[in-house]
Amino acid sequence: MAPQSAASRPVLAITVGEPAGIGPEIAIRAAWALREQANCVLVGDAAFLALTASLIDPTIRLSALSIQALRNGGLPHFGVERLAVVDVPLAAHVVPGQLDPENGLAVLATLDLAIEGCRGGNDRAWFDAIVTAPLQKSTINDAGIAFSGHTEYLAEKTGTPKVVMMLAGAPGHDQPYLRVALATTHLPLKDVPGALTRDNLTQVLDILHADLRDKFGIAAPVILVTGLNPHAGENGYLGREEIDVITPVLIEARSRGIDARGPYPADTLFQPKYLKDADCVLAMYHDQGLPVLKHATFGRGINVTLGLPLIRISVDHGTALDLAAQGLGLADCGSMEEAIRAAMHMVAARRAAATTNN
Ligand SMILES: NC(=O)C1=CN([C@@H]2O[C@H](COP(=O)(O)OP(=O)(O)OC[C@H]3O[C@@H](n4cnc5c(N)ncnc54)[C@H](O)[C@@H]3O)[C@@H](O)[C@H]2O)C=CC1
Ligand SMILES: NCC(=O)COP(=O)(O)O
Repeated sequence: MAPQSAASRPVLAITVGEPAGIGPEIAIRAAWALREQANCVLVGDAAFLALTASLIDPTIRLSALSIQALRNGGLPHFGVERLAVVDVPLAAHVVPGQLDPENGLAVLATLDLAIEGCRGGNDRAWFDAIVTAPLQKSTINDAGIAFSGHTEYLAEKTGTPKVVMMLAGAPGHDQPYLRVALATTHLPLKDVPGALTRDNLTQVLDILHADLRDKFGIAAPVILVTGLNPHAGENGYLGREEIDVITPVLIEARSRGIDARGPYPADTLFQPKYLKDADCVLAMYHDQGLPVLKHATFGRGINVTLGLPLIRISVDHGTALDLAAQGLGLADCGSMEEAIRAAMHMVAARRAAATTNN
């Protein structure tokens, strides 16, 4: 993508995630690499990020401002010589690879600031979109805050009753671009069947259809839906969710013009002959859909939260504490770069739609 003028570059809040993981490193490296295309504003502890940046590449320059300065005066003018950092101080010293619940609240505070910045302060939004580096869900819980993931947290904080998690990526080898959305997100497996109600599944399909059309520009999205049980229930002999819930929801959705097909057995659906004519697969739960996506695209994939009033994109991987413990320079920042590019495209599409509607 060609460099953009300062005025047209989207402004992206990049939350740096778990400080003991690879998030801060991949956020700095990706934001620096793409600084001529997007104004990336890192949201995290400024002193820690400055130290990390100096160890990655001494030519990287950061420019910090406090939350108060941001609230009072907005973002300063951007050049490409420096990355801006909104300083959200950590509570404890960071040891790479070692989780410390004392820093859990500061990690959440970065998300809060990014959400505030997308909704607008000083009569305008500071950020066009949020890109999140991975955080450690257990550490937030260990800090005393019940937390399932960014997806659920962003829904709650924006007052959105229902959101959908979708991961996407390019498998390579001339395979079609793959999108996998989930009917349920971070749930213990034993709770999945109970969460698959007709209402729930209908809402998921509606959000998926609408966002594929409006945010991804797919005029008539084709959605392939998996069953829940082996062999999609084997006509009721291996479970009844396909008969009692999924099939009736798909019939009703099709009557409203949503091209949702299935339910298909999840173990055979992910073949090129099915995927080539599809825009998205809707899987019933996290570990039914994501292993396939990650096997095909790990390191280049993105995670998009659909249904939110703001744009949020993330990487396809976690905190990689094992790598962080070994030092800088080992983490692949390809997924973070893809997430930034995807956010830029979505911001551009939203701007184009706003211009058309005005
Ligand atoms: N969006 C988010 O904030 C996400 C957060 N997580 C969090 O991450 C924690 C750790 O998750 P894991 O299951 O261990 O998965 P993980 O993705 O952190 O690590 C799995 C393996 O992939 C490698 N890996 C991950 N990212 C890499 C990269 N950019 N470059 C090179 N190698 C990479 C790691 O070294 C490890 O061997 C979870 O407990 C969860 O809380 C997980 C997924 C998404
Ligand atoms: N495996 C994907 C994942 O856990 C994403 O979680 P989050 O984006 O909701 O934090």
